[in-house]
Amino acid sequence: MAEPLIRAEGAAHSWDGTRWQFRDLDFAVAAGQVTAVLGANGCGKSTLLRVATGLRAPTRGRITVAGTAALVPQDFARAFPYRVIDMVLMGRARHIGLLRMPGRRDREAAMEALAVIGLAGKAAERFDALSGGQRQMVLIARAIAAEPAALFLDEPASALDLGNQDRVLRLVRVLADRGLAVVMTTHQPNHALAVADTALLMLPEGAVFGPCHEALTETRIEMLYGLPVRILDVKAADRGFRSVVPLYRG
Ligand SMILES: Nc1ncnc2c1ncn2[C@@H]1O[C@H](COP(=O)(O)OP(=O)(O)OP(=O)(O)O)[C@@H](O)[C@H]1O
Repeated sequence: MAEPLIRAEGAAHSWDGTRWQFRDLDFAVAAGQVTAVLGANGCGKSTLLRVATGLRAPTRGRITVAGTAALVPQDFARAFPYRVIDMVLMGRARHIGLLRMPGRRDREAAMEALAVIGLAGKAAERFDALSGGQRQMVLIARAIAAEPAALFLDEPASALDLGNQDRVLRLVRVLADRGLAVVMTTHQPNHALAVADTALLMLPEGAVFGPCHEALTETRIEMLYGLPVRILDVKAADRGFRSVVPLYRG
């Protein structure tokens, strides 16, 4: 593997000193790679992203990022009465500097980021007039505009319809192919299988990290969510798809 941009070494975090969200965590993500983080509600995925992006200190060990990290948080798609372009320009803060106005390069970078997500035509519109899915995409554009080395996405497709889920997943792949190291949390094993090179499974008895198609087994997915699943290989449109089918009991 190429030299990792993101590296976790013995990382551990506890909010209250009694319960660990993660412990003895080791993983690495190189430029051009996507890692999917999966685990039950409340297991510590968002906490992991906060530690990886420096918003929280690890309780033990460390997570290092070689370069700048950008985070697209899970619950930030709230409506602000700003124009879309101004939301994206916020991603340029590190480049603009304190109390300075955005320059031409900042505006170009913001417009390029909007073009990547296919919303350049919405630049002058109000952020709070967009749909939830469009707002999610704009927040991804804001992170792209920061020109980070590593991008952390917290459930980027959770509020999206199937078509927009696919758009976000393809965007994640495009960004990795441009050389970013990408970490995304997801509750959808199929999203991990569609786009991730590696998977980090936050199992109750400890994390498992490895190549996505090897890490995601029926047994481990059942251990993650307490629900049996079957993994099927489907051939369609001249290619193969691996798909996780939950055996819902409802
Ligand atoms: N600011 C905080 N202070 C104290 N405890 C917190 C804080 N944020 C999260 N926690 C706790 O840490 C644990 C992990 O939360 P976290 O949000 O990281 O889980 P998650 O895996 O992202 O969950 P979900 O899949 O539901 O989004 C939970 O028990 C939560 O209550």
